[in-house]
Amino acid sequence: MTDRFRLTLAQLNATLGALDENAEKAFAAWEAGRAARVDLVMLPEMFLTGYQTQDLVLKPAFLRDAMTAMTALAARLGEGPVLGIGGPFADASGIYNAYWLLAEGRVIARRLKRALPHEDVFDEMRLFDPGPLPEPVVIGAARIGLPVCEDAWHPEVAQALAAAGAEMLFVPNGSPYRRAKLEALRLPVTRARVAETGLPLVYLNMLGGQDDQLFDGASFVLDREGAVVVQLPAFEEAVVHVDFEKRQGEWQPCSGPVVPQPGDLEQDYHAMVLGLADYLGKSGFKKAVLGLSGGVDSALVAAIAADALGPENVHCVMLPSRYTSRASLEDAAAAARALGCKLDTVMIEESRHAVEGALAHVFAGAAADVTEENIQSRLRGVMLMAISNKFGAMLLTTGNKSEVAVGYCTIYGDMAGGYNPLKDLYKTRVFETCRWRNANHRPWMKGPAGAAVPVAIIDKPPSAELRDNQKDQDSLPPYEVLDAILERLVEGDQSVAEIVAAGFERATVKRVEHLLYISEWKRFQSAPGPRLSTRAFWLDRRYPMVNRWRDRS
Ligand SMILES: Nc1ncnc2c1ncn2[C@@H]1O[C@H](COP(=O)(O)OP(=O)(O)OC[C@H]2O[C@@H]([n+]3cccc(C(=O)O)c3)[C@H](O)[C@@H]2O)[C@@H](O)[C@H]1O
Ligand SMILES: Nc1ncnc2c1ncn2[C@@H]1O[C@H](COP(=O)(O)OP(=O)(O)OP(=O)(O)O)[C@@H](O)[C@H]1O
Ligand SMILES: NC(=O)CC[C@H](N)C(=O)O
Repeated sequence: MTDRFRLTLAQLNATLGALDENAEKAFAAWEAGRAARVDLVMLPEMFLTGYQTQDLVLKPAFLRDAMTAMTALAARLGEGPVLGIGGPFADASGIYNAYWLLAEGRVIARRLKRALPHEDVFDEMRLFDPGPLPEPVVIGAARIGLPVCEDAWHPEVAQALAAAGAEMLFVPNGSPYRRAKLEALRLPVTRARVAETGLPLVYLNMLGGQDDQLFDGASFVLDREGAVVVQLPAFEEAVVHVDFEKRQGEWQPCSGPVVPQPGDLEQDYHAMVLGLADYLGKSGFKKAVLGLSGGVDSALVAAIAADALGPENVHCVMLPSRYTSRASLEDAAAAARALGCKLDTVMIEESRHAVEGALAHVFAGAAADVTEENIQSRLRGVMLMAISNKFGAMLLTTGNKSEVAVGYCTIYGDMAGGYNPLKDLYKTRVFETCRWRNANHRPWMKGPAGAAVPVAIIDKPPSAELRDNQKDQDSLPPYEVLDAILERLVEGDQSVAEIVAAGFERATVKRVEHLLYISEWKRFQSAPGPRLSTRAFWLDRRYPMVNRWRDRS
């Protein structure tokens, strides 16, 4: 019997619902594995359908199509390696998140996910039935255990597989990105399985953006001591062959490429770029349009869009009003120039007069207030959506997490747009991210190297410029204070008393808490954006819109 085993890790980007395209990618990976004479080619969890399918798996026609596509894929496989690929399976007993093993024209085995995640972005208990405790599968010279993603996050399945004679654990995953997840969660969790079972472990993750979620890849192989001997890149596709040798009766993975992982700022930036590229690309858009105000948020969104789509596909529009400063006009021009994006100017003064004139008899006697500010914002939304309609470019909206948290944005105004790259990035991180992008350039960025966000834009105080001399800080606490309080309230779930005890002014904490709760409805109507943090607005944090409770601590 041979003492070698060869595995192909196919860390590839699937598109949800594109069954034929995904099958084609899987087949190409299988061909690459066959050429490299491997024993098994692995694709991630639910690769055939894309992930997460949500309620689509409850639709019988979709399930039928997915299972038909799976057997069709099996039928294409001639002599060569086994192909492991995730996809749904349904029979009279239920609907399962399954891992399929295909070889020589047929389905040779299936393993059904047992541990169904039901926290943060996951609702799998609502969608799938739990599988039975699995048996290992014999492939080539090895007995392999195949825990499916969450199965490996708890001891039960891995221990049962080890007890049943598994010699290695190969884990297909659909593990969504959040900042520093590899070091903070994936490595400790999988090392615990290695320690409990004494088996080497392969962690293969999905790649790509799906709605708000990003699958970052970053797949790895752990030896029996829990050391990383192979590490694939984050946010990039990779097909890598890994060798295993049997020594003194035990399988050990051989060392392979260990790609250094990016720091937090780069991870988030790459997540925002891939998130935008995939949300637009997979929805059929090649171009984006955005309002470029000369402020830092829209300048960063323009840089992300240029890096994702290429500067030639990003249309920036300056929409000045009488409150727009000369500096803003210059800064917007400099930002577009730095990226090489087209910049148009569309005046909103005349339309503003027209709208205010039309409303004058209705508003007679009422003092000017935020209403007039919001009209400007909404007129920009009208103009930008017209440009979107005319040229088929998706409008990007630019509110950062601090603004989205406290509702510092105009509904149907600057909130108009199909995708918001900054939705989960606090304002203080917006500044840091601009500085990081200005100092770093990577091959995956389609925009130019150098100061993508002009320094003058990063250094000036933020202003919505909806009235004379307006500054964000007139309405909000300084962003350092606001973000620190928000992070404690949102990510930390801290009480008001705990935040006050940490040194923040009680009145400010109560105000931020109030703004956070009264803006829930605005977030419900807001564009999606990439999930970066441990508590993104949408599925990680599901709060009621009507809610009179306030923390009295
Ligand atoms: N619970 C609820 N459920 C459903 N709808 C609700 C609601 N509460 C209020 N509303 C509705 O929402 C309206 C108030 O919301 P909205 O119209 O957005 O207006 P509002 O939130 O009052 O004002 C927008 C704020 O965003 C600021 N801002 C900051 C940065 C940029 C921009 C910009 O526009 O560029 C704006 C602006 O200075 C102002 O302070 C109410 O008139 C009411 O119709
Ligand atoms: N004069 C303008 N021209 C074009 N777009 C604008 C203009 N003013 C606002 N916008 C759009 O509305 C968004 C909200 O902008 P605003 O300046 O009011 O707040 P902000 O959060 O400080 O954003 P920024 O930092 O981009 O200015 C901007 O990011 C931009 O997309
Ligand atoms: N797809 C899953 O089962 C997810 C498992 C795990 N909670 C993760 O985020 O990686």
